[in-house]
Amino acid sequence: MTAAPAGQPFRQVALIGVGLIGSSMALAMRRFGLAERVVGCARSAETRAKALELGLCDEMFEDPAAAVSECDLVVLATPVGAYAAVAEAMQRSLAAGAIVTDVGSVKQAAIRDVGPFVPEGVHFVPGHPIAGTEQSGPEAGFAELFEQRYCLLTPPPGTDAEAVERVAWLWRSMGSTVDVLEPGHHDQVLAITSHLPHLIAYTIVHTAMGLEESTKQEAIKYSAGGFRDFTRIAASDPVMWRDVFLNNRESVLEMLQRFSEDLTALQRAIRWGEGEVLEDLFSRTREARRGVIEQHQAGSFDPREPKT
Ligand SMILES: NC(=O)c1ccc[n+]([C@@H]2O[C@H](COP(=O)([O-])OP(=O)(O)OC[C@H]3O[C@@H](n4cnc5c(N)ncnc54)[C@H](O)[C@@H]3O)[C@@H](O)[C@H]2O)c1
Ligand SMILES: O=C(O)C(=O)C[C@]1(C(=O)O)C=C[C@@H](O)C=C1
Repeated sequence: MTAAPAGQPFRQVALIGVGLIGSSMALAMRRFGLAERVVGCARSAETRAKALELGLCDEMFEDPAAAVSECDLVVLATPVGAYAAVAEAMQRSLAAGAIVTDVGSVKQAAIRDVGPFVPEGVHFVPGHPIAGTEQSGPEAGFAELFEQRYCLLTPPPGTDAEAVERVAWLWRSMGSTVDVLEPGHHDQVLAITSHLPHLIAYTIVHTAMGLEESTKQEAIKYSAGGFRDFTRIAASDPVMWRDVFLNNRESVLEMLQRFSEDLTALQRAIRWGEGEVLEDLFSRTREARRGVIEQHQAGSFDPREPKT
């Protein structure tokens, strides 16, 4: 089987993992007519039933091998730590000419864990939509999630150009802008823009939860904007984020080291009353926010939330 040509819908897409990203893809693919048929794979009977009830998938499977056998596109949308086992399980069922892609937040580990199980004649195009929320599961998805967001593709050298174009077409059709990045570079950039912010949010909320009971209750009751925003991020899926940190260890530790040094410098400025140092730094960070707004990457695209 060869994948249908660029610009034409995929014949059958398998979503391995039907959580926030998988369900959003299912809804977007249906809305824009990007797949004739969408099937899914989930371990629990509850998720399989929910995906059918919500009309996300035409058919649900427990076994990844059964899910992928008739497909010209397979999308891995589980936490990154599950990739190797899933790729091994589906390896023998992949149709010749099929494209395997993924949505994982870490790309070098995806290539390390999936690559060895991709048979000759099947194309692996790693990808990562820079879009999400703190919600998880099949009910969390919405078709607009990828609109006006970037999707980064990180094909290893030698990847079939037509397969890359086909996956790029899919993301563009769901409203994203597609850029191609080297996988290691992707992991470094995302370590500072996504992984470290999550680590900081988890830490701040954890620190607040460790305060004595009365102060802890007040932190929740009088939640100021800053803490409130951190609690949103710190509500993100524990398994997904465990896997991100375990699989992007080097880049995260490098960015964490830089962050710790900068934090120590700020600590010193506060201790010594160096107002100029603080004001200068805060003025420069304000500029960064303007840049994010100018790139149209500041607001929520969840239709259930107010636009910013
Ligand atoms: N949440 C985000 O903001 C976001 C954004 C971009 C990319 N991603 C990436 O997308 C992937 C999915 O994240 P999500 O937010 O949709 O998570 P999610 O928790 O909403 O969904 C993941 C689903 O995968 C299922 N799953 C786990 N192991 C499985 C297995 N072995 N076989 C079949 N299903 C399995 C889980 O039960 C769950 O339903 C992750 O790799 C994550 O790094 C997430
Ligand atoms: O918007 C959010 O809540 C997200 O956490 C989405 C977010 C991020 O921006 O860090 C999280 C993980 C990703 O891999 C990509 C996007």
